[in-house]
Amino acid sequence: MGDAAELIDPVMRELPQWLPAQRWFGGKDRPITAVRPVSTTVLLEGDPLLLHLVVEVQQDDRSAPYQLLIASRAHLPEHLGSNWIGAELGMPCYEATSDADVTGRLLDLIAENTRIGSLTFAREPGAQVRGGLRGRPITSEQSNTSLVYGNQYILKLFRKLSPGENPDVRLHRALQEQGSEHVAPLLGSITGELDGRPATVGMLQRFITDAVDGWAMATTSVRDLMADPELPPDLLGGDFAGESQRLGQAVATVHNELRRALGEQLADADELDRTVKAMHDRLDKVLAAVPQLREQAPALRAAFDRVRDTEGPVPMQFIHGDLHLGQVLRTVTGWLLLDFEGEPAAPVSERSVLRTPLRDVAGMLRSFDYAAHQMLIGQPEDPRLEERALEWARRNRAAFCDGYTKNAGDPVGDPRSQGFLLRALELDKAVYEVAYEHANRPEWLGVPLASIARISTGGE
Ligand SMILES: Nc1ncnc2c1ncn2[C@@H]1O[C@H](COP(=O)(O)OP(=O)(O)O)[C@@H](O)[C@H]1O
Ligand SMILES: O=P(O)(O)O[C@H]1O[C@H](CO)[C@@H](O[C@H]2O[C@H](CO)[C@@H](O)[C@H](O)[C@H]2O)[C@H](O)[C@H]1O
Repeated sequence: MGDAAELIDPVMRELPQWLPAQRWFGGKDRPITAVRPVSTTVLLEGDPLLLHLVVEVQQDDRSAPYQLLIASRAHLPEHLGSNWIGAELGMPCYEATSDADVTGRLLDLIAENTRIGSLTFAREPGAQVRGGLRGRPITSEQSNTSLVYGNQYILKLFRKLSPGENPDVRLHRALQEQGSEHVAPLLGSITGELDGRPATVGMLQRFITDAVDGWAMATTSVRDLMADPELPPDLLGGDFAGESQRLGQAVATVHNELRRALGEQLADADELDRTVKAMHDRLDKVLAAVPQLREQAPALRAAFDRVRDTEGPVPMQFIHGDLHLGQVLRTVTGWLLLDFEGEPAAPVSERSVLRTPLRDVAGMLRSFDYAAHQMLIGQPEDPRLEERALEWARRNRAAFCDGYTKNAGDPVGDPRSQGFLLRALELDKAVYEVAYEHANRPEWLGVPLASIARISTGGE
């Protein structure tokens, strides 16, 4: 039988080679110099043995904690072979999130409202959670790992951890208390400990069936438009503008609810200065990694500096922080927003401050631009299709802003009325995307680079 204590050291030795191959591992750009155990909790004893591990991953002078589920079995079924980490104690040792024979344990523990070692498994007050279901990971690529239980529940295991309550749980809870119709019900959470403080490691929500994500819907609409280049967009069967408008309304409503739940304050000149400085700092970092951006740097800096000319009050509040079409689901009743964790690469301290809601608007506007242009990647240049892409983006961006304006409370109003700020936020997001694509999908780098060239020369 495997013994947890004897497994730890050999697993630590394997992880520096294994971690960089995982989609959710955020430090692929630097070599791992050491992996140390922070906490080990035995969730199942015997065969299979199931361990919850928090490890500290050291890279140069930086380190970050990550969450892992590790299991060991006498005989590893073939379908788990790709999760292989090593063979310790004569038993195969593997990453366990794909093993439906063991993942049910996490849901059972939440349903039981219990504590094991430093891990607290809790149902939200009043929530009904039924155990006894097997959990399978969703297949879409993502920053964390989510397990779906019998099409009823979805449990997100946060991979990179931070001390404190994760903003995803905090904002979902606040929105639920407001009776929001635009988030999936929060049902439970798992909390561990980091640096002597509670730290969220998991979040359980109702799984929404029959939903389609915004990216899939938008790109289908773009494909329809490209397939019939002569037809005006409003006559197209797959026109997305009505959905874009409803999505704008949903985002504005969520912003209103977050303001009501968690408050707001108006930005003063110092705050705007800090925003501008953060934009320049991000650009400096990205320029160091992606030289292709150099030509655009002066125009970007000029656009950032114009934020100081913003007229009128700029309200600051809790926001989504990384809003794009892949973070919204169209259900039979309307739009839901997912994943309030903010940009995965940013420290939680940065993601947990009040920010202008226009940042989310800018994120979604960028996403319309992505949806329109992603089909042209790797294709020979075709000015007619390029014009079609611009036309689609223009139409849907306008519809989204119209919808947002319709539901936005005072003093936010029409996002387009804060033109300098909105443009700078879009460019700042595009700079982030340049870094993201450079690190994750180099073949897509041209999408944000082309947008920056377009926006900073006065286009959309
Ligand atoms: N409550 C839910 N119901 C149905 N699908 C969901 C739900 N929550 C998330 N998903 C699906 O899981 C994917 C990843 O979720 P997300 O919270 O964005 O994870 P990550 O933080 O890893 O990016 C989403 O794109 C969506 O397809
Ligand atoms: O969903 P995540 O929290 O993991 O967000 C990261 O990955 C996104 C891509 O999956 C990335 O989004 C960028 O690409 C999208 C199309 O795939 C596009 O709709 C977005 O507008 C664009 O930013 C996101 O930036 C990143 O944080």
